[in-house]
Amino acid sequence: MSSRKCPFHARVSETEDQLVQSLGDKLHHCSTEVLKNRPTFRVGISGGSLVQLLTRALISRKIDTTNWKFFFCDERYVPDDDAESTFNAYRTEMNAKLPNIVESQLIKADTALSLDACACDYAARIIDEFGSSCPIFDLLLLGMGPDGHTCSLFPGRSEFQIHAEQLVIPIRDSPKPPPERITFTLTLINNANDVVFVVTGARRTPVTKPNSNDVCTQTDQLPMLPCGICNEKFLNILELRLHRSRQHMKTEELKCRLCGEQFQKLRQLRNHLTEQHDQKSPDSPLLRRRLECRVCQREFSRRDHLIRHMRKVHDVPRQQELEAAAPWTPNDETTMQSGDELESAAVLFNDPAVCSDNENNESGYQCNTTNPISSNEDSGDDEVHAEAKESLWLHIKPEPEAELEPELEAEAEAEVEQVNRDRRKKKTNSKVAAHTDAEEELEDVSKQKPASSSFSTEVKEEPLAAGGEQQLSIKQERQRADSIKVDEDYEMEAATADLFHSADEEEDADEESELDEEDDEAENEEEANAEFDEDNPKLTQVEIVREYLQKPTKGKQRRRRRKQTQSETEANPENRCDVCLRTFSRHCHLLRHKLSHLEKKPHSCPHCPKAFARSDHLKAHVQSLHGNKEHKCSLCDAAFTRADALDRHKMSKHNGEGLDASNELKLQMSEHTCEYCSKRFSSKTYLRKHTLLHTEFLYACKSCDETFKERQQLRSHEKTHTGQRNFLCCICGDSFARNDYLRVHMRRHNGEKPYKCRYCIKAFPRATDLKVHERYHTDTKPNLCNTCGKSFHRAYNLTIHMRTHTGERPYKCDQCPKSFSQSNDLKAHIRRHTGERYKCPHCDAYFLQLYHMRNHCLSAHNKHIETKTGRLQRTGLLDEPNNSHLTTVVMPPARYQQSTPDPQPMATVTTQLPAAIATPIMHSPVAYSTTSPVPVQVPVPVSVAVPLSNASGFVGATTNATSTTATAPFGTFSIAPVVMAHLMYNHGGNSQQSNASK
Ligand SMILES: O=C1O[C@H](COP(=O)(O)O)[C@@H](O)[C@H](O)[C@H]1O
Repeated sequence: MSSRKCPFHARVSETEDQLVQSLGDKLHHCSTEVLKNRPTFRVGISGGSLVQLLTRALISRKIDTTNWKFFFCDERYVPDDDAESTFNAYRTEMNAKLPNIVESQLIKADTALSLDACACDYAARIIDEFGSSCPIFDLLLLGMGPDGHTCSLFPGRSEFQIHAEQLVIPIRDSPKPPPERITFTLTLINNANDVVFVVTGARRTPVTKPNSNDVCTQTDQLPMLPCGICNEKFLNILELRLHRSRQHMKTEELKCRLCGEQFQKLRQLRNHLTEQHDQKSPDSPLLRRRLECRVCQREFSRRDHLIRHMRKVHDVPRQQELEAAAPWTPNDETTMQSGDELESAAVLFNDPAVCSDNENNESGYQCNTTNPISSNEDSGDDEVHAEAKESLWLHIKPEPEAELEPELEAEAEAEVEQVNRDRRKKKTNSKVAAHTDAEEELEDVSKQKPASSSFSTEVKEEPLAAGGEQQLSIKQERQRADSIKVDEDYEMEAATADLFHSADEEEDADEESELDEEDDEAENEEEANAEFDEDNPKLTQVEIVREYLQKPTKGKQRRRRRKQTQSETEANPENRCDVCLRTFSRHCHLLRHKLSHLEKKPHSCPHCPKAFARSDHLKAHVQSLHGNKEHKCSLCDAAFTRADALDRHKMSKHNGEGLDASNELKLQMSEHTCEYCSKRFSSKTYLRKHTLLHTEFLYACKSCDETFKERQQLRSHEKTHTGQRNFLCCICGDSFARNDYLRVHMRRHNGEKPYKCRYCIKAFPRATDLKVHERYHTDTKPNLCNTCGKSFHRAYNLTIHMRTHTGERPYKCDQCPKSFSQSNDLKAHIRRHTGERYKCPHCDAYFLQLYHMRNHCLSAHNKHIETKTGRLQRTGLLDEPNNSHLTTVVMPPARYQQSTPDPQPMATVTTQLPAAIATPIMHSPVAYSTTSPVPVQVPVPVSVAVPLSNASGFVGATTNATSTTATAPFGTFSIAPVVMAHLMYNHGGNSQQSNASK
């Protein structure tokens, strides 16, 4: 659980109804997404004004909460039926308005226990529910008091900073009554997948105004973006776009780029363009379908499409095609020729070579007009604009900094590369065997080149007989080799760029690599054409572009690509990225690569916070993640926008079940099988990442952390997990398969630690221990999850992680129905049954987990608890009775043993544990102060960086919602929370009581 600074997304609603609606949307979206993959949606809820807002949101959005579990982010330490109890407030509200929610869905704290025990017990309940000591909430709904407090964490206080290692802590003297509470810590909050602050009332405005000294005020500088159609304001363009597409899909304004006038309807804009600017209406046949085939009268929006059509359908020779399309002059403002695309690409990529080439290009022209319809930046995802975009956008010459449409972008890159290649020209020296597919391809290509074409080259005219074939094949093979190198480049880029991406990202990555492949294919194709060009050095740039337009279909390219084999093509030092110094074999790849260095990826998804360097990637992302998911998996509930995504899913999640044997993906997967362990992958990228584990890294034993350079070593090692163990330790009786293992084992008894860490003072008895330890210093995580791409330092951690995908909980408690994914959690849980606790050697604090005790010793007493071996799990607690910290104490009976709280055991707790399961709070040298104006110093570093702001830090903001930006009053969050605020509306009371009585 770490922390990092994150901006907040703020959404300020005009009315409380709007706020409720936003909240409902968020809840619906979030829960639906989670429940697609998991059986339970776990949400943490706060009290105060949220009680009613949440109920209203659930009702108004008619959200099915059957599979929800509600946890309380904080609770007042009062009896369950007290009017101040958050649980009680929800119970009352839900009983009356949401009868479908049953009490067992509310995971509540046991306030019948002592305050400390209550906090401890609630943390344990949460751990039990999650089956993990590191619970990750799907969503937390937090409120924020006028003083800036959230949950029961109050600004200017220290406890939540000190107890960063705890999940739930007791609060003793809350400035807001009642004084005693329990609350989630920032550690637990930060671990959530999503956090939403729901803030209402003018009195909260100041606390949502950042303090200039507060480190988490990245949002401070940002002006709020007004919607323009309604009065809602947003902190960033993504939120705004999302809002626009959701709320104003039908009525989004349309803006005339020529005079700036805005319209509500596309029709109005069309009329305006025709009447005011003498422009043809965007959907007028003249503009939209202005290119007509003179043979069959079919209309085209693009000249190259028309040319291709004429060539393919009517077999019109090239020269005639060009003549046919001649009226379509470059001076046409609303259209753009390929040459212009090239120029644009050159400008975009700032490629002097291309720019200068273009200077001499007689057909180069300057189009100063941009799309009269709002740019895609404005209209983004708006369906209303789709038509306009289709008809106009692709043909408008983009301004240098504007984004290129995917198709243009790919083509433009290709053109740039073509010119570059033309400059580089030459150096064919490879000699390879003839390739039937290549021949086929070349045959296609040559067929496409009519005899009269000005682009005909000697190659075209050569008969496709033996000699010619030979020559052609050689060229073709060169092209293949080049493209393979490119694949490698990109795949390695993908692999290194994003080692830890999420499942969704993987999906994107897949798509991206697919897109790359497609682009590569296009480029390969050009290259095939370029082979012809090379024989005709006099080709002009325009001609090159025309050549390019003759590229064969993607299908063929793909087929050909699949047959390609490994190549040794060298990266060209001329194509070196000046930012990261990577070298590319081809210039166009360098250009494309440079996009990845853009600080802000230019193509933002209008539906989610993702941004892409390339617009085609964005397009694919939107299509795959935000489109209609009509391709449903027959084997589970998953659904996808694209059939190929469904296939991939079937392959990865159901091992190809449901796909027929001839399925391309299935075949492809068999192509991506790891030669070391036979695992199959959907893409070469993943296989490559995975293979690193075997090659560059190590052969890892599945049963322990041991790793080997040689497969043979691993094999002989693996036998030790199954074979006989004839070498016995005379001290502890442990047995080993090999004498050298026993020798190493003896170090545990004699304390010898020959393996010293290069980065810190630690030393280890085994080389493996050191190796694993050093991975933490070097951040080497060789254990890769092939389901979601996460990787881990230790093999064991991967094993545990895999259980989050499989839902496996192999550690079952034999005294109750609980089960756990990790043995440690089970052990801690069993201690709840047995009453055993780790006792702090320095004070009377007791802990279920050694880890917690250790943290306590460090934070409360500044003392390290030494382990015997350096291995965290084996600390010799019980095996060394005199030195053991594991103490048996009498605890309240575990809650499974009885359904109602038993007052008697409570008494036992208070009498036997005077400091009542003392958490460090009892022993902290730091005194609590409600008035402390400055952050209280803690004696040791804590894992969550929490810059404290005191309440006064928030003073001075206006109550005007328009000037409001949001920030956390007390710290950094590792997720970017959303602040949903309705600040103009003063909700009034702060207490449950006042809410309940409303
Ligand atoms: O006391 C509390 O207050 C906060 C904020 O409540 P609000 O009424 O100002 O929205 C709340 O989030 C918390 O759960 C509660 O215990």
